[in-house]
Amino acid sequence: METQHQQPTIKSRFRRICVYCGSSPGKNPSYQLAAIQLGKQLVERNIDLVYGGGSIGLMGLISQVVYDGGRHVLGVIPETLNAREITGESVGEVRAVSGMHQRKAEMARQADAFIALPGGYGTLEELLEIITWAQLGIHDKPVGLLNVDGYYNSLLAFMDKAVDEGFVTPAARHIIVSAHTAQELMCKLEEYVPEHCGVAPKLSWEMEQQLVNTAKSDISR
Ligand SMILES: C/C(=C\CNc1ncnc2c1ncn2[C@@H]1O[C@H](COP(=O)(O)O)[C@@H](O)[C@H]1O)CO
Repeated sequence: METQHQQPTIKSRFRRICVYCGSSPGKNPSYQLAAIQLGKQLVERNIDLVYGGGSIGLMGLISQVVYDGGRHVLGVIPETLNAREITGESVGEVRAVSGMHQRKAEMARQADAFIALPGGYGTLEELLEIITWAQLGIHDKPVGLLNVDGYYNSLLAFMDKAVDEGFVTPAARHIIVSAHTAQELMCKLEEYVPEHCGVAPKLSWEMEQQLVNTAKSDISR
């Protein structure tokens, strides 16, 4: 008789996590393994995924693992990238938005926490923006960095230098939680308590959205 091995569910404070990660797989197989392990962590903890959509690179790997594990997967993708030839076919639900700013706002609105896996400019930009929004007090959701094989050592060193040089407060440095494995990172995020006090704590997502819309109409004028 075949025995079914079901992963025990771990109770989590998060319902849905936003993952930023490379649209490429990266050269080191550890990056792909980390995307798979993070996907399994989400499944084990009954957490849904929101991500940038598509099936390419680490994005495709993690979304497939979470989807196969029976969790909801939401891909938020700008209309301009929503072509199978560009991003491949997405699993789960796909939400098309009008642009990159709307995508980031929607991904952030949908998530209870954020995690960056290794990636390039897109991942970095998304990560730094969500840290900045936390610093401003637009949200107080945990932000994690999966520092696979030391990929982000130089970024973390830069952040420490920014504190030493007086550009980032120690409390704001505390916003970013890092770990070398998916399991360790998830445990740290579950326990995370914000230390910073945003300069604009009354800013809500709706106001943020208004700011984005105003900026967009300014640019198109
Ligand atoms: C133009 C390129 C790829 C297009 N495909 C993408 N599809 C979906 N989401 C994307 C894509 N490129 C960037 N993103 C977003 O940024 C992050 C990944 O960017 P990176 O530069 O690969 O780190 C990811 O989290 C997405 O939200 C060729 O790049």
